[in-house]
Amino acid sequence: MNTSTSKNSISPYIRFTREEWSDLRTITPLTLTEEDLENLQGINERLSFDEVSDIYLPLSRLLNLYVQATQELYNATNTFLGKHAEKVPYIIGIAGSVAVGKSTTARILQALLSRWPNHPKVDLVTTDGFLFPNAILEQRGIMKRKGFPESYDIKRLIRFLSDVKSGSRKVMAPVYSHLSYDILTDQMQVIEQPDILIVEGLNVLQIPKDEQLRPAPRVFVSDFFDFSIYVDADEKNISNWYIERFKVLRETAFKNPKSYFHRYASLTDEQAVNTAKEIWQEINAVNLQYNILPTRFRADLILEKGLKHRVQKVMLRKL
Ligand SMILES: Nc1ncnc2c1ncn2[C@@H]1O[C@H](COP(=O)(O)OP(=O)(O)OP(=O)(O)O)[C@@H](O)[C@H]1O
Ligand SMILES: CC(C)(CO)[C@@H](O)C(=O)NCCC(=O)O
Repeated sequence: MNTSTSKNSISPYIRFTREEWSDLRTITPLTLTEEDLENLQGINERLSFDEVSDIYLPLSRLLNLYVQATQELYNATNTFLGKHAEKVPYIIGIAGSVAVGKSTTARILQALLSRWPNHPKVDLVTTDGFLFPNAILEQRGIMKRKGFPESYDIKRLIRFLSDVKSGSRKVMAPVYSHLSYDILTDQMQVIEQPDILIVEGLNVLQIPKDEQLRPAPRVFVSDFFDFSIYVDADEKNISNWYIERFKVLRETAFKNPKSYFHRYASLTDEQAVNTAKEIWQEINAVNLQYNILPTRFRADLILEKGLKHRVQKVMLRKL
């Protein structure tokens, strides 16, 4: 294959430039129409046709082949065992910093993957729902550590994934509201045997920190993934995206009197930028450096974004 592999043969990854990766779309059977793009722009209006067809369409084809191969392997086991087992969802994990675009990537893939006939039902959960409720975070004095490993109920997330992978017909996931900045006590997301489940969150490739100290056998979130993706970008770009998003939220969601951050709605442009910068520096940049970035090379695929969220490089783990 004419990719950059030869330059870096000891890397566990095959590296593709944007051009090398996008060339692969010519062997992708599905194409996109303007109408498909319009629908995808419901996810993000700044999403360009080129970005979807050059990057996400080939990625959906790769995943389609992987899902198909896993489904065949699963059928082979059942034939051998002479039984008809429950359908087990293929699970894809998506990791990366706050504001790097994990949920946008997840929603684009959800839309594209659901167009393939052998896996039409694609569900999406975010690990936000597995944050401890504010009452617990307050009690533990970690309200300013939202997104850090200690802010998540990892046992609950592992139980959820284990139930999904055991073929349970109905599995409930808790729901987080960015409006109230807390877990919703009166809502649950129901997962009913999708063909694919995408699990998106900054912590999905993390292993407990004390693992080196107590190497007892443990189960990690990523043990349940059939495939994982890390969305990567320079910190400078991510912090700009965070600040930009904060400015948009000030004009939209924060205006709602029910918003936990309603007080930010009245900030001037300059104050909003300064507030977003402070939150970024104190919380999200620290989390990125210490807890998220170190998980990057556990991913099966790394999407490296440049300015304006344009993917510049793709790295695919060699099998
Ligand atoms: N492919 C893209 N093209 C253009 N803009 C994008 C793209 N992906 C994300 N964005 C923008 O970047 C910002 C962050 O995206 P998103 O909310 O998807 O990030 P996230 O990683 O899920 O964040 P969080 O961890 O805070 O939930 C948003 O303002 C979004 O509109
Ligand atoms: C809920 C998380 C942790 C992850 O999505 C994040 O959006 C968050 O709220 N972080 C805390 C700091 C901040 O408000 O950006």
